[in-house]
Amino acid sequence: MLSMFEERLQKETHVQDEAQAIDQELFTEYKFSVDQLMELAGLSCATAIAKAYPPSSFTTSRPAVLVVCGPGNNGGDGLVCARHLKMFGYEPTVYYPKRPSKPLFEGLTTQCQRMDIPFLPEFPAEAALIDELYGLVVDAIFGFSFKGAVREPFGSILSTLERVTVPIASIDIPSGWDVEKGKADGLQPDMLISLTAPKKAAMHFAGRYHFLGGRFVPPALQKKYDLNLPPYPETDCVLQLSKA
Ligand SMILES: NC(=O)C1=CN([C@@H]2O[C@H](COP(=O)(O)OP(=O)(O)OC[C@H]3O[C@@H](n4cnc5c(N)ncnc54)[C@H](O)[C@@H]3O)[C@@H](O)[C@H]2O)[C@H](O)CC1
Ligand SMILES: [K+]
Repeated sequence: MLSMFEERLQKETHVQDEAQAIDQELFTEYKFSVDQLMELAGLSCATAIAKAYPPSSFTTSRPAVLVVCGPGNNGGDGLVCARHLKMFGYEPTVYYPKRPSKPLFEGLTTQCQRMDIPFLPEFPAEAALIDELYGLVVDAIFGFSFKGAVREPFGSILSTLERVTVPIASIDIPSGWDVEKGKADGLQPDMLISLTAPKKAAMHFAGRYHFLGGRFVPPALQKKYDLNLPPYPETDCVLQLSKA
């Protein structure tokens, strides 16, 4: 079921095209740091996941979640999300094959490790193994800076993920999708957590749960870009846009 906001998005696509510009303005004009926004983005993702997939809904014996992190800030959101999931009582495991040597990502990795979140040395080759071990996969591989054909090792990872049957929750955009056109034969996640505002490709999302997160855009910036975001409920950091 589409919310009024999603129906409007299908008609007005300018909102999504400006995601990158808004992001830049948050850093350059509003003087936010990446760390700050990433923490809020990752917390939004863990919160949305906890709302849609409470531990009691898992069919696995434990609420085990595989968090697959890519080489950019989307991957950083995934690390923050994994840490908050652990705080919420889940059992996350991270796969993080390409780690940038920057203090931000090294810090986020250490935080997870010090919270006893295991990091897999290799990606499970069989989709069936993922289905057996985990009740949910978090896709934090690529966000709005993804371009062109997928390079390895992410091509093989995505083709395995396309075959898993447990739900996949994608952060900001389903990985491997063209940011504007989507990818009809690509990953089809059960959940999408759009950060700041849904990207153009979100109109091709056919899963059960679409959440908006990243409640950090100051009113003046929302106004400048004519975002017209629906109001978040009370003090919540996420807003559910479509219901199953
Ligand atoms: N304002 C917000 O809402 C915030 C969003 N955040 C998250 O940041 C991502 C965008 O992050 P960015 O670092 O710009 O890029 P990505 O993570 O999407 O990926 C870049 C990364 O991927 C590599 N890459 C690109 N194309 C390919 C390809 N075809 N094959 C292989 N690898 C590729 C590229 O080289 C880079 O290494 C946004 O979506 C949000 O999730 C922030 O947390 C801040 C707040
Ligand atoms: K993603």
